[in-house]
Amino acid sequence: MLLGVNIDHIAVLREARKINDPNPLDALGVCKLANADQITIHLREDRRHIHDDDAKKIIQSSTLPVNLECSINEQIIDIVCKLKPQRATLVPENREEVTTEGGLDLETNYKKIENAIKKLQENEIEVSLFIDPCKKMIELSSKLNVEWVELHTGRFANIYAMLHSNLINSHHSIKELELPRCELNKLLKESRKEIKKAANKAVELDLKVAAGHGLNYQNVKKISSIKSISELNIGQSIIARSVYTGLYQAILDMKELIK
Ligand SMILES: CC(=O)[C@@H](O)[C@H](O)COP(=O)(O)O
Ligand SMILES: NCC(=O)COP(=O)(O)O
Repeated sequence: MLLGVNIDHIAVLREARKINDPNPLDALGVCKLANADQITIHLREDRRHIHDDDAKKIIQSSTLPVNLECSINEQIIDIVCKLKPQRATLVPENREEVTTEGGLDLETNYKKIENAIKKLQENEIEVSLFIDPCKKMIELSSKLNVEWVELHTGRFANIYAMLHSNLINSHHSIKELELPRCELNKLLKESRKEIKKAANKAVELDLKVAAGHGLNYQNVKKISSIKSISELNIGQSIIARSVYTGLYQAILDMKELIK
């Protein structure tokens, strides 16, 4: 299982002070040393963390492949074509969101996405689509002729978190907890099954499959055990742990869990 480390969250910390420390560029050597397989960054339209200059320097200096996540906005696509990362992952962006809320709607935006893919592929950038784990989106991805899909694991991660915070609040009587916990367990199983089914379908259609969003040290094994997924992109939980353990150890711990 390959690991892409999303280093946006280092820039989030920098932006809290609007200074130049910590510099996400400094993470490249540590990621390489800890055997990460890829660097993932997201050049958001509002530049809330990674800036154009970061992306440029990261792509120029990284010895690991760089997966640049971006919206389908035409100006952004033109910037990405100039930056030339190994891969561009097209994601939906909503100005008010705290983080990416769902997968790209390939049906509504088909023409715009098709144009973006064409431009990127003409610039020898492989393309991935960040989509919800459903058959329709996989089939449309195949029709759009991309190399990769990345399955959004946010819903799975949210159900997992709800289930486990219920466990922590165990001062409620077991009876009260029984029904919601059963339902949450069922939902979690269904959500994993949905991801597995979508990943299998994608492989069947010759797409390479990544997954990510909200994965952490507790929930990751349920996803990394799906054989048709070959790569996970993980950011928030790795950078959060690195505050206490250092980035090198945080990546090693994650690699150990998903190997
Ligand atoms: C598409 C995706 O899941 C990541 O890029 C994630 O969005 C990074 O964190 P932010 O949402 O904080 O930009
Ligand atoms: N595409 C998902 C990603 O890059 C990392 O998401 P998260 O782990 O920061 O939630």
